[in-house]
Amino acid sequence: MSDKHITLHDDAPERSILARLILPDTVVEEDPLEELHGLATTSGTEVVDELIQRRSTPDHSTYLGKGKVEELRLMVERHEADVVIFDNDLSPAQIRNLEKKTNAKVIDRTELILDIFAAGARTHESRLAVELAQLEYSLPRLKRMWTHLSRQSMGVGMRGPGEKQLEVDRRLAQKRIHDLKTELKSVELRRERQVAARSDSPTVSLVGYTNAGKSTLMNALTDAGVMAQDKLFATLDTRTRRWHLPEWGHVLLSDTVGFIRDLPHSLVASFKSTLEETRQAELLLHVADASSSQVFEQISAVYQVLEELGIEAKDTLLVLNKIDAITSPRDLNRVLDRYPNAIPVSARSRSGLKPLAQAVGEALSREFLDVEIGVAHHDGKLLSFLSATGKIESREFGNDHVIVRVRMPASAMGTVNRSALSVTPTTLEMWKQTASEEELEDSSEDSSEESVERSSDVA
Ligand SMILES: Nc1nc2c(ncn2[C@@H]2O[C@H](COP(=O)(O)OP(=O)(O)OP(=O)(O)O)[C@@H](O)[C@H]2O)c(=O)[nH]1
Ligand SMILES: [Mg+2]
Repeated sequence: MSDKHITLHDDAPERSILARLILPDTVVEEDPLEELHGLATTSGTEVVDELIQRRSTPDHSTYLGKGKVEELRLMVERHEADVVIFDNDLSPAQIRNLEKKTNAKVIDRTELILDIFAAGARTHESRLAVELAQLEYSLPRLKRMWTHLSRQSMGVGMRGPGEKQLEVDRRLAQKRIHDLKTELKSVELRRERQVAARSDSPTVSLVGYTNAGKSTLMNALTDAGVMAQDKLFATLDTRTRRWHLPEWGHVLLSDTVGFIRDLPHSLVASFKSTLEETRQAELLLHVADASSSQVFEQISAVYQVLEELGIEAKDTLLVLNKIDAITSPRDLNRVLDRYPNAIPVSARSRSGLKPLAQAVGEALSREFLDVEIGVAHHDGKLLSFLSATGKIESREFGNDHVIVRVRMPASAMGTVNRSALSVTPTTLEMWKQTASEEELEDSSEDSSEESVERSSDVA
């Protein structure tokens, strides 16, 4: 993107001023710039001051009102600030005007988030996704700059050189967007097949607001050793580990990128393949930071992104994390009143993990059936359907039939019922006998040995 981007991890961090325009009907947090502060710090800048304005509408040309712009200019001067970061999304013209008036570089919320993603993307797949989102963000800006310049041109034959260059840039950007989309599409199809091929264990996917503690919970449940940090968007790729659920068996648990309010749409779309596990998961564990004053807003922001991904209808368990950090029981009850089925845990102090495992097992039991199926010897079609869709535990051969003990997704039972000789449900007791009665903490240790490492850079 353009050279006005924040230089990350430079020796001397850039000095930034945070700004936010609060419009009427906005639910305002206790500290309206807290989240932006976290984002700015994650991006590597040093926040030196903050400015807030309440206004009924944004100013057309400078976003903030005239007086506030002047206040901002003085602030920039006083602190020798390099950049002003807005919590809002601004138009390219507003950014340009503000840059001129404040003598600082100006970036908006979307651009900041894109920057953080760009700096954190480690795998081929996430790099492609971020580059696409960045280009899609800047293309209309190039276009508008171009329109703006052409209006200024003096008539036929007076096309400025800048205009020509922008035209070239725009074409190059469009071509690159096209290539990136093609490449991402093929990554997406490959991942779709890969994830679908792992039908032997169901997938449970951790989702949630950024910094809610998804990676910490993944580590606590599976000893996965994934990076967890007090930093927004610490995770940008998907990791999957085997998780042994007492009384149920193995499932695959995947940890993925966190969400945030007003997540740029282009980012959500381009991270589709990274979120493949989530899209194909049998169950979502929605991890929320119950100690945050913004817990309700964050929960609904996550549902909004899930909706954007078209997976809001998936079976979901709400996990209220960080209960160790809640000082008054009243605060937890406030959340439990609204979400009575939520499961309180602390990933850090590893409490509440057993009831969580139990709830996951119960939820999965509703989705899967343990059955004994009688299959005619000659019915190779049904046999291969069973091994492709279910998890076969044993086969017993009779004279002209096979009895297959299998765990099947409930949704596949229609096909089974149509062609099997017999179908007998076996109870979950059978699994209880084979599964260990150990403590979850103990079982998570041995699961680490057989953990499956599947980050999204499998390419
Ligand atoms: N007090 C407390 N802090 C926790 C708990 N779980 C996680 N944290 C802290 O919260 C911060 C974020 O944790 P992560 O596990 O990285 O959160 P995440 O949801 O994976 O975040 P992203 O990958 O950035 O979306 C870290 O500093 C953790 O130590 C908890 O149960 N209690
Ligand atoms: Mg994480």
